[in-house]
Amino acid sequence: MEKLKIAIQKSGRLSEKSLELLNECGIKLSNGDRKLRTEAKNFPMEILFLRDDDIPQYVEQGVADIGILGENEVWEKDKDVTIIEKLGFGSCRLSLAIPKDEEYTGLDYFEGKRIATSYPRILSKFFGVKGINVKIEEISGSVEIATGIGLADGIFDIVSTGSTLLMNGLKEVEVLVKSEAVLIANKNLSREKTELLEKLLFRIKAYKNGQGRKYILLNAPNEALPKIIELLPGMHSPSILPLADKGWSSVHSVINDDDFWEVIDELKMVGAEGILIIPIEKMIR
Ligand SMILES: Nc1ncnc2c1ncn2[C@@H]1O[C@H](COP(=O)(O)OP(=O)(O)OP(=O)(O)O)[C@@H](O)[C@H]1O
Ligand SMILES: O=P(O)(O)OC[C@H]1O[C@H](OP(=O)(O)OP(=O)(O)O)[C@H](O)[C@@H]1O
Ligand SMILES: [Mg+2]
Repeated sequence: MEKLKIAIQKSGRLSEKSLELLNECGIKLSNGDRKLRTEAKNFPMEILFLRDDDIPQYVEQGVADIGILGENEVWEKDKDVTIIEKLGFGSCRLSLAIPKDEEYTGLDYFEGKRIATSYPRILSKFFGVKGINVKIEEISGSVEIATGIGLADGIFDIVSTGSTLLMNGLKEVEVLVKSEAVLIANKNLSREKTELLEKLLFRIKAYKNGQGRKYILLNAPNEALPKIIELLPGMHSPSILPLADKGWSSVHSVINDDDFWEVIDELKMVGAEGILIIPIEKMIR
């Protein structure tokens, strides 16, 4: 039987989350801590641990069938691969930053300036479209010190909390793109491998659907039910079960984390009580 070969980052920002995702999909890896290649015990899958920069090329060539990496690297490497699914972790943005005491006058500020980055292709495309001439200094890491050591006038790099910029006396002046971890795939997978990918994708989606949602249970007087059904539409509609205490019901539904506190207040106002919120592990729509 064919095995689906997946490339994930060996060590770095996405390594742990990539392994966690496989684990949440019920895929158990064979032990072998320092190995660069391992197999799954209960799924026809081989796992390759690589530098994230190399993953697009390996997936394009078919050395790996699929891979997990930041969208930013996919854009930068510009290889012929398909982005299959956003994975909901590794969120960051690619931004232009300049020394904090400089006055920023808009994109024209960068005309004739030197910009240090590990993403030269994305950056040159951007300024090419804008018709602004910049000199790109390509460096592979520690980009934020480039202005301090006189290598560049500005930088273009990954920003998440902004603390690295702050620590290096820089300010973010333009956000060019937002990125998160994605699953990519080779464009010519065999039928057998495509079926394995679909199986994996089904599990990934079930896990992602559960993320950011909670199961909610509560008791309410029957006259409050129409309002509660409106507040908690759930996946299809909430389940309503009669309580032994006449005139009362138990309501079960699903709620988004983001709506949670506002809805709770309204539920209490209409008389809900004994509200329980329970994490959801997986959710199949
Ligand atoms: N601070 C951050 N917050 C969130 N996501 C980030 C952050 N920094 C990087 N990422 C995402 O994680 C990916 C990997 O980042 P990391 O810093 O581990 O890369 P790297 O140093 O190039 O690793 P490698 O050794 O594999 O080449 C980035 O391409 C980006 O998509
Ligand atoms: O806005 P922040 O939350 O400070 O995150 C941004 C920093 O995170 C990443 O580096 P990382 O810490 O992964 O180290 P690296 O440069 O060795 O990849 C990125 O290259 C930025 O430097
Ligand atoms: Mg890298």
